[in-house]
Amino acid sequence: MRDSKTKAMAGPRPVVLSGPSGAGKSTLLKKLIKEYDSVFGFSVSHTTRNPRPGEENGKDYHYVTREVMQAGIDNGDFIENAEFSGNMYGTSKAAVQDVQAKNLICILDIDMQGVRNIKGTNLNPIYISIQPPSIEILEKRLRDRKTESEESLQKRLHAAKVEMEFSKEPGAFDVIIVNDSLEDAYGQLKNALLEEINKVKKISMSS
Ligand SMILES: Nc1nc2c(ncn2[C@@H]2O[C@H](COP(=O)(O)OP(=O)(O)O)[C@@H](O)[C@H]2O)c(=O)[nH]1
Ligand SMILES: Nc1ncnc2c1ncn2[C@@H]1O[C@H](COP(=O)(O)OP(=O)(O)O)[C@@H](O)[C@H]1O
Repeated sequence: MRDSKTKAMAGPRPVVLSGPSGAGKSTLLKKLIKEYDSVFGFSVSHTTRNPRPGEENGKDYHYVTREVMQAGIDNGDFIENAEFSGNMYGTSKAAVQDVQAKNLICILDIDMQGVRNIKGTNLNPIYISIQPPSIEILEKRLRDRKTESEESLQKRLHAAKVEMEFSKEPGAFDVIIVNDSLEDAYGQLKNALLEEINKVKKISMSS
């Protein structure tokens, strides 16, 4: 009784999107933020990888050197950080606070190490896994995206197999979405977040 009351009164929870590189996380979250720009905000991570054509510093990532990133980690500026495919990635405390200061639901796009580490914090997000229909389709999508060298692609495919296994661990995720048809996957994502979307709408109507 008490638990359900606390749950009903709780504010909107952050959202974690995770899953293999190429599964469609950025495509889905960009669609979501576009449709609900007064509800969701993106947690801009730091990374040591190079920007891809079309990516913007401060919007897609904060692009930094290893030295700068490590100094920030040592300074306690990060909630979590991980090494992925030869580069460092991390969520700074400021990235999440910037979104929450605007009263938006914070969406994090992080790998499985990030998921594990966030579970040890008090962020209490909804964990959503985005999965490809198959490893073959994932490879085709990653190749068609034309952002990776052959070496980087192979590293991502290797990591993808591990990420796909992790998603099967009981309790790893609250929701698993297979991104076959984009429209179906987006519908499932919206459905999973309906309760949180309604909470934000209620709060903004009452203020
Ligand atoms: N742990 C962690 N992982 C991150 C962070 N930002 C991005 N990632 C993950 O790093 C991986 C690589 O991201 P990226 O280089 O943008 O490649 P993409 O996933 O192929 O578009 C993905 O699994 C992301 O979810 C972060 O701040 N922390
Ligand atoms: N349902 C889908 N069907 C076909 N292609 C897709 C689908 N979802 C995403 N894509 C494409 O697959 C590639 C990988 O998607 P992306 O959003 O970059 O993945 P992630 O952020 O998980 O690495 C992109 O080129 C994207 O346009």
